[in-house]
Amino acid sequence: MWVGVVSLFPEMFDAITRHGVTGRAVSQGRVALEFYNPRDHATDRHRTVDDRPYGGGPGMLMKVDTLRAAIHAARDRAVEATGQRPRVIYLSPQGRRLDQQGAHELASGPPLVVVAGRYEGIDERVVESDIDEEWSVGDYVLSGGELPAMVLIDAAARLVPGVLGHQDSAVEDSFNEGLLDCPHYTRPEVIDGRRVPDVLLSGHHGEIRRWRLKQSLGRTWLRRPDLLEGRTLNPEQQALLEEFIEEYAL
Ligand SMILES: NC[C@H]1CCC[C@@H](CNc2ccc(C(N)=O)cn2)C1
Repeated sequence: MWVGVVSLFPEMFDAITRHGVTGRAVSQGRVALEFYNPRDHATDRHRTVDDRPYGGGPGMLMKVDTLRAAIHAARDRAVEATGQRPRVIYLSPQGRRLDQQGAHELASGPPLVVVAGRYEGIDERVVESDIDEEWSVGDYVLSGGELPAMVLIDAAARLVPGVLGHQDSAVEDSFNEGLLDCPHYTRPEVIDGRRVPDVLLSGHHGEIRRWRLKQSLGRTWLRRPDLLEGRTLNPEQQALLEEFIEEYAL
């Protein structure tokens, strides 16, 4: 997966390029992250990257010429590096809500150029001419688009084949496709008198798989019933959910 990042604060992205699963994906070359800083395209003595809004009002906008130069540099490099035209994404609360399905789409699609806004945003004409899609990580406003950009990149990068170490954790995810995760346990067997569920100590892998599926279905039913709307469960899933509900109602 190739991602060009347009940001005034590229050093923030150390959080995903130098640590953990995403850090390994980058070092192994499974995910390529390249940075394009509008400030590098400033020609004035003060290296200006912001500009005043027409119509007045508080705050500044990102300066058009330096922003567009960075976006175009990233876009041209994407074509050079992958032979494909990139999807240019702008993070904003006005965008398409990111979810796991969206992450799969981004991971399996063309290269990405991700634009992180600062100040009060960007000129609408730049949105119209240079941005293909706006995406949002949730209904809240942050001081910049960098953290949302890292969330989007992380969510997609971990889905790139080979990035998640042992395949079963990816299978685990696909297994829970669209369901909440089941509870997890590790040593010690007892914590403050609370034991690990016996089935997980039994070694019966079929039983364990069913228990985990039942817990995922039950948790989804309890905490996010909306995720079950309009979803047809297979006979095994239906039976396990009914079992969970019966036990829950006791
Ligand atoms: N008008 C505020 C707006 C101006 C332009 C820059 C953004 C950066 N902040 C963001 C970006 C995205 C999200 C999100 N939900 O994905 C939240 N916050 C803030």
